Amino acid sequence: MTADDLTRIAVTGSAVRTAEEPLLAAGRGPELMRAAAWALAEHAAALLRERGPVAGATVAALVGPGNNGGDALFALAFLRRRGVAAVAVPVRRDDDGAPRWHAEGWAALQAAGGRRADAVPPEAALVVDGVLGTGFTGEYELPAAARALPADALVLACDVPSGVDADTGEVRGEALRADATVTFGALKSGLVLGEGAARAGTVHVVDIGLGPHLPTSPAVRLGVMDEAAARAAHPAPAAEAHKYTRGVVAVVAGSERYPGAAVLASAGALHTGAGMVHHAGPQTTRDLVLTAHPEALVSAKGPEPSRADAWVAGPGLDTEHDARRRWAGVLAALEERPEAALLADASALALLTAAELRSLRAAGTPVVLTPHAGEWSRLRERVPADGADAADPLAALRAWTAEHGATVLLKGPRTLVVAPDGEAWVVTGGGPDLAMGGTGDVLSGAIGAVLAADVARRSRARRAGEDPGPAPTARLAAAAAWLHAQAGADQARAGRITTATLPTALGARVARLWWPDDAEPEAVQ
Ligand SMILES: NC(=O)C1=CN([C@@H]2O[C@H](COP(=O)(O)OP(=O)(O)OC[C@H]3O[C@@H](n4cnc5c(N)ncnc54)[C@H](OP(=O)(O)O)[C@@H]3O)[C@@H](O)[C@H]2O)[C@@H](O)CC1
Ligand SMILES: Nc1ncnc2c1ncn2[C@@H]1O[C@H](COP(=O)(O)OP(=O)(O)O)[C@@H](O)[C@H]1O
Repeated sequence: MTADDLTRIAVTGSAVRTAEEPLLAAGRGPELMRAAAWALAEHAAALLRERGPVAGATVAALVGPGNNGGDALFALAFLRRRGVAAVAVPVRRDDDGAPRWHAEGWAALQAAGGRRADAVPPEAALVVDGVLGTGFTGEYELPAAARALPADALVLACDVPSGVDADTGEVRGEALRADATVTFGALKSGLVLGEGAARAGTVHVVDIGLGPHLPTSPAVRLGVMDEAAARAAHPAPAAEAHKYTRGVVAVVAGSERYPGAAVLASAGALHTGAGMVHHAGPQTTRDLVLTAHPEALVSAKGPEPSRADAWVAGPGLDTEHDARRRWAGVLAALEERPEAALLADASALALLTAAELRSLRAAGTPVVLTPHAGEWSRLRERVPADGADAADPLAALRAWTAEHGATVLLKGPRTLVVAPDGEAWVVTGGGPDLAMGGTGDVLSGAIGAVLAADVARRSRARRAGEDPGPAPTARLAAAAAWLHAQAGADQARAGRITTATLPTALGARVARLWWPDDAEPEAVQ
């Protein structure tokens, strides 16, 4: 992995431990620990400096029995040499009452003039959580000393907050909430997933030279979507683009009962830069879509199958007879042009069958499903897969997508996207500003537009005699979700908090992605 990758691709704590093995066997453990401790001390000093002088400040560390505690002890020793009052608080003791901790680390701290105490002193400005790192197993019992921290002390976690599973982000027991975490070797997936992400605070990744030893298999890596990755997945249209090269999105959404979904999904596609959006639905939704978006095409059946690059099916479709007919129409259109992509959301997730998934997979159609947590659990009941009931959401997603051949984007505060080959992405950055009815409909249209642009690119490549390879559906969907999350945050910052204005904020984000030097998001109403 490159230094850039280290912050953009998370791997499990277990994978980092495996990567360390050859280095430890070669006797490089102490060197790695020094590098980790030095970086931890640097970040501690930077945090102290935000509040005042480093020299003279008090830093305490909660020190556990393993190497995580060793890192903390060496970091304290470095800080002591910079004039910090360094205090080590052991949290495990042997039967004779002696602290159970890293002997060389303690020796280094003593040599530097640090001391040990039974509790964190009230004057401590910063507390390092160095109890447990990647060696954490079972349940974490918060040490008594961690329960009585000075109210305004900052908490800096060493590698991972103690009690957080570095693989999954699960918190087993009580864990401190860190202001920042300094993590070594690679970004750990437990710091970007689940509750672990909420406990970690700002995460700093420190390169200690593990890059060449880290695993490359998609099955243990987790991409963190960001602007650069989103731009690579959804690049600006070429100068010679025309509406069809930018991608045609067919939107089969909305019903008499839920008419607004057709408008929101169409808006999501239009504002994500689709060349053309064609809504298929009853008269009511056709009228609404046309009134809101005069540039859209509308009809009862949708575009000619040969014309559509992506089908967005399901938002507000209801599940009555008419919905089944419309869903069957989408599948029939895809049979005619299997290289077009399918985005299935909401009602379509309740209609989709295992047999349909098998046919789509056999035909090579790129498929993305976008359930929220409730829809995901219903989908797994109706269309089960071995291992898909795992408690670890990423493991469950990997098991299900591998068996059924569709990419799943699991919506939530941290959206996870997993492809059948195990490629996985996490989308962070959005906030509760998106927790409103209809934002998912906008997302489905946005993903449709990104998929359509990719399908159009791929078709052109094929016509030119090139092999464009398989569609990278997980990163395409994650890119759209990232744009959508950023748009939610952007519009909240600008004082707008309704779903109706989200598509406009999305458009401003896409413009910034495509033309970063020109776009002025503040100017967009
Ligand atoms: N290796 C390297 O090259 C580098 C590693 N680095 C650092 O090492 C860290 C990993 O260190 P590690 O392997 O010593 O494990 P660590 O997280 O300190 O904990 C293990 C100890 O905790 C205990 N324990 C476990 N669960 C428990 C529980 N629930 N409740 C209570 N106790 C529990 C368990 O004791 P046991 O219960 O087995 O007696 C065991 O002794 C890593 O996160 C990074 O900070 C860096 O220096 C860079 C180079
Ligand atoms: N607390 C939250 N933080 C960040 N994003 C959220 C949060 N709650 C919901 N979202 C996002 O809002 C959208 C909601 O989609 P969905 O549940 O399908 O709503 P609807 O069906 O009403 O459109 C998803 O993109 C989801 O990731």
